[in-house]
Amino acid sequence: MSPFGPRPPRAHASVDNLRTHLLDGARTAPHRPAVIQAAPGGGLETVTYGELAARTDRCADALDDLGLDVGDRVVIESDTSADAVATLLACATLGLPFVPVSPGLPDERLRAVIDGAGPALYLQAEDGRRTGIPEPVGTGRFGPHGPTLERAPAPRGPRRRRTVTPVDTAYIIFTSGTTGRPKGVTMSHRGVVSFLRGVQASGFLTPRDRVASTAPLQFDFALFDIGFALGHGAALVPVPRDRLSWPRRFLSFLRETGATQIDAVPSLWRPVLRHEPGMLAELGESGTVRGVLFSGEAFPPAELRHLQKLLPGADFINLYGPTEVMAISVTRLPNPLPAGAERLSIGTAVPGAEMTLIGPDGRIVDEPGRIGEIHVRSTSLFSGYWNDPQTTAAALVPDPLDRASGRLVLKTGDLASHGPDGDLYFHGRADSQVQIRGNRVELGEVEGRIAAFPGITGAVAAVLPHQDGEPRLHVFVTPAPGSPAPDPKEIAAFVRAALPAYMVPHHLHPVDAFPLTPNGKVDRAALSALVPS
Ligand SMILES: Nc1ncnc2c1ncn2[C@@H]1O[C@H](COS(=O)(=O)NC(=O)C[C@H](N)c2ccccc2)[C@@H](O)[C@H]1O
Repeated sequence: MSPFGPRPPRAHASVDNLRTHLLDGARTAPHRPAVIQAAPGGGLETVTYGELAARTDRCADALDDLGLDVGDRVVIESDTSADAVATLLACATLGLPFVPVSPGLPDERLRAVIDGAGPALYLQAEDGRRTGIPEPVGTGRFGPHGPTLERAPAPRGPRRRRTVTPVDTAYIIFTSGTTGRPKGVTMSHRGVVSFLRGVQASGFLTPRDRVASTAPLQFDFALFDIGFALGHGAALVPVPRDRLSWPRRFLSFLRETGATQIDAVPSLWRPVLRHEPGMLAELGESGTVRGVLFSGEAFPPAELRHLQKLLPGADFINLYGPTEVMAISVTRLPNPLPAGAERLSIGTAVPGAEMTLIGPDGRIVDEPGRIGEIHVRSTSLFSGYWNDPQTTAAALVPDPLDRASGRLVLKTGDLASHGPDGDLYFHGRADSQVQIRGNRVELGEVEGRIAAFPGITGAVAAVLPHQDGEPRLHVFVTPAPGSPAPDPKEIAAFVRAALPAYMVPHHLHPVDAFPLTPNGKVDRAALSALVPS
């Protein structure tokens, strides 16, 4: 008996709970590899499903002994690892919402997350270096033997909840809200499990797969990778951060671990394509890579074609969706992409969800080619932004096609159109639509055209202010190594041959690499700093 009264019963196996859903493999095949990771002393180590379940329960018992109650938040600071997975599944077991943050997060951002989430406990990996966690938050570290407490959490008082239900919060992802104050995307067990179940319907993985995960744990892409791999009884292969920063080291890690599936944001491939196409081709020839899954931003078609050429045997899967529903669609793209395709399909929603295009007049947009804003009906809708009902009400709106029902849908802020095949095609964010001399410019179209220019491996466009008040179209390009600096006049002629004159960039900036956000996407807000003064 715990000193805090009777332990609340854990989630019943018949109801949606992230731990129950992901450790099913431990019941059916405990000896199979769940996590294959870099070992502290070098080399690789494998943690089986049986071992992962044992570590999860050891951690859950220790957390339970602290008297934490359903709903008490736990910040987990770590890279993806078997122990991080065991710790977040232990939280799921007890109904403790986990708040994942990555070790690279600056102190003041972590402070803002802690102010926002009001956690009972902060845990970091045993080799973590963070200090200065403010009182009254409890602190500790976790390792293969469970958590070790450094500072006890503030006294919790009598337990208020007796069980964990599917509508309880599984995790809170703090995204850098545009206003600078981080928004806490609050996701229930039912939400995350229903999306993972929807993806499983596509049957992309088998238990023999090994899923290389490259996203930081604070990004729900990493949580997806954990759910994607474990939900199929496959193995998760977390790629260490110091392997990600060098293309050769990244590719050799993929080969050493026998990764069969590589999950990454499109921008992660840019330096690999630019600096190590030969080594990538060797990996392709080895035949071990069966799939490349990408998400988070549009994959520029020219770069995707280059990757497909080097990994001819692989499936290319475009996973689309905002963190507010975890994601929505998983679409296998043709390999190779049809010539001339300038826009990638984001397909149709997974079972259990539906994407509908709504026009500015609030009516459905369903004729091919017409652009509308994606609205989502889904069981994976988030519960709301943590402690922010106003921002929540702007995102979770009454279903414009069924107002009387009281049902809410997610207004994504993303634009799309129906292709002739019925699939949806992504047209960018509503708030990133730009006007040049009164004409609506889709930056992706300009970027796609310029990235197809010989000797250019990547292009990012931005409309930036100009002292005469008339904003100008800038384009930043990464030239292929060894190729001459592109001639702005040739680029302009190349663009003019395919696009309207107002889409011809005023300024061309060759750069070594594009600025990236902490989650690895192109950081468009940071581009203006690259313009030579
Ligand atoms: N495949 C895409 N093509 C093109 N634009 C995209 C795409 N996937 C997102 N996006 C964009 O990114 C926005 C979502 O950004 S986010 O909220 O930070 N979340 C993510 O990017 C991660 C995403 N929730 C997720 C969850 C689980 C697995 C993988 C990825 C979307 O609204 C889109 O604008």
